[in-house]
Amino acid sequence: MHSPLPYDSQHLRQLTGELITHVRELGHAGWTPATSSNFSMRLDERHAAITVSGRDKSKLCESDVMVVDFDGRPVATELRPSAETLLHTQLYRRAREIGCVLHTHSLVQTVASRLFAPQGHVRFEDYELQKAFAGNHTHQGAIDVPVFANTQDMRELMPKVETALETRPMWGYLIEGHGLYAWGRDMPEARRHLEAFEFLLACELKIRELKR
Ligand SMILES: CSCCC(=O)C(=O)COP(=O)(O)O
Ligand SMILES: [Zn+2]
Repeated sequence: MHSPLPYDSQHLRQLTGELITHVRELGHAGWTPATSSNFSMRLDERHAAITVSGRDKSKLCESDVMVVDFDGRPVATELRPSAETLLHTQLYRRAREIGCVLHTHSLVQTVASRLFAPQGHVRFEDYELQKAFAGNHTHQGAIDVPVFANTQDMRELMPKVETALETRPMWGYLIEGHGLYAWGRDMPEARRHLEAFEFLLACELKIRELKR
């Protein structure tokens, strides 16, 4: 006899479908090169659906999505979750309203993470597109996106993310030479934030290029 699953498998199927659609689109846009990137959605108050480690995200299918608890442990599966699972579960554990976390490695994100690492942040100032971030209702003002040093030890990165989250409302951060984390209350909002980060980072890179 199998013990019953500790989550709603119907809900998991629904989230998996949503992940497949969006992740494949991001893969086809070239934002997930060489099996990079990882993606998750909140399943309930203790579990998240997350991509299996090492899979080709542009060809994501049902068997590439698994369940973890908020300590990052696989639930009812032998599959290995994303190497960066703890960066996802940290956000779900911290804020009930976070429903989706998207991590990508686009060229723009990776170049920007290198260029702005010495300052420790990228500043977006007076862009109309700042209104794409939840809670922002005007182009006026500055939004600082943190850039953290890369590491293979997520437990080293987590306290830095935690500190940044305590100081300001935040919808994403960069990791140096690595990529971008963005999140939202649901998939459409996380996707909007991800696209806004991509566009604004591209603007900042372009401005620097034109000034040279
Ligand atoms: C080949 S990409 C290196 C790992 C990484 O940064 C990433 O986003 C993908 O890791 P995962 O374990 O989630 O496949
Ligand atoms: Zn990564």
